[in-house]
Amino acid sequence: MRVKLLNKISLHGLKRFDAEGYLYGEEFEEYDAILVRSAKLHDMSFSKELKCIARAGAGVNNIPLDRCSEEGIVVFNTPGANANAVKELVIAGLLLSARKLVQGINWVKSLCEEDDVAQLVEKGKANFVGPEIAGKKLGVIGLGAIGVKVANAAAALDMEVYGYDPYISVQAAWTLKARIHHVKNVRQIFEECDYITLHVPCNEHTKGMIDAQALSSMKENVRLFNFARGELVDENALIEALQAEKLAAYVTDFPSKHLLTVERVIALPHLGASTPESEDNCALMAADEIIEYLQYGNIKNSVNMPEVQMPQEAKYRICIINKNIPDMISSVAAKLSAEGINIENMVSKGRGDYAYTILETNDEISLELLERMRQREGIVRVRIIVQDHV
Ligand SMILES: NC(=O)c1ccc[n+]([C@@H]2O[C@H](COP(=O)([O-])OP(=O)(O)OC[C@H]3O[C@@H](n4cnc5c(N)ncnc54)[C@H](O)[C@@H]3O)[C@@H](O)[C@H]2O)c1
Ligand SMILES: O=C(O)CC[C@@H](O)C(=O)O
Repeated sequence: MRVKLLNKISLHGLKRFDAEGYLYGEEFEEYDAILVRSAKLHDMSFSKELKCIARAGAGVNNIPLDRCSEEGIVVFNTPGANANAVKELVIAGLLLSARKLVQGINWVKSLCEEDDVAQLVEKGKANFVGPEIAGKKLGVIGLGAIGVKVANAAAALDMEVYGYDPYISVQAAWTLKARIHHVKNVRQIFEECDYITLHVPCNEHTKGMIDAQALSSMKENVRLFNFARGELVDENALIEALQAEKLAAYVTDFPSKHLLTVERVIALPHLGASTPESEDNCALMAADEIIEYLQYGNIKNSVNMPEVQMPQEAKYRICIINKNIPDMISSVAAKLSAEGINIENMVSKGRGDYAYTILETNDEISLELLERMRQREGIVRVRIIVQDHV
């Protein structure tokens, strides 16, 4: 199996691919899997053999999910694997923006030609006074893997934290500290919070969610943090709000040419997940997802297909991606039984427009039969996995 790498991936994860079964590298023209971080795949034409894409990270807006589903390509991400790294950077961002650290550091550097630095520092430090974060209101929009950690850490630093997430998972809700206020309308965060941080995925519903209206409903001197995706914020409206001194700071991991010259912008080079720990975690999880799918057909942490896992207990495993419509399973089962093939085990799950089915048998399956299955309308992909040792 060939795994094409599109970004720098931690060796820790790559070591999971044993040399007997896998080759990995950047150069392949034909490949079975892609392992990617932030590289954009929307304009990439895929190898015919491509079966899955693993995003070593959380955001999948760099991957054409609809096209992948239509072509029967399973897309994975690595939920939570880099959440702690991002949380720590957001906390750094809160402190950077409140205490004017960047401006202070730059000013001190500018004194390098002076002899009386200690005296100048004492005289000039009044220009860099900034508030403490304790007791201030922080609004966290999106309470997933990162948002929950940020909310809890900020509460531990004595901030008063408000959280908004209409789709919060049970797991996230359990993890959230009891003292985080639950907000039902995001406007409450805009109207009441001194610090606002975004932790939602970038999709058609969230793009531009911080627009002119949202910005105008915010209090004066709000500090806004965007460690999620640049497109969540309407850049023109943001620049206007910064120039009008409505916002005290915009701290972002997603700089653009226009933002770089705007005052009160603190821009980082997409460093959220750039820690050795997070890079190892993401690469390990992504590599395991690819291996589990290519070798066993099991799907874990997919963003476009259902979760389906079953231990292999028969020699042949047929893995089918099909449209989530009536008569799919019955027609496959009929084709198998017409050839005298007995199904030993089976699992099938739907998710949105697609479904995934694993069927197991110990009876020999001909290539013609697999081809006939592929021809059936609604069947997107059929793959057979043979385990001789079962
Ligand atoms: N800066 C970085 O390096 C970096 C690293 C990791 C993730 N990210 C970005 O952060 C995002 C969040 O990451 P995560 O790991 O917490 O993901 P996650 O999937 O665990 O959490 C996202 C949360 O957002 C919520 N949500 C979705 N739409 C919402 C809406 N309209 N309003 C409020 N909440 C909404 C979901 O219910 C979910 O709980 C990623 O999608 C990615 O774009 C950036
Ligand atoms: O891979 C990275 O460095 C960034 C990942 C991050 O943007 C994510 O969405 O997980």
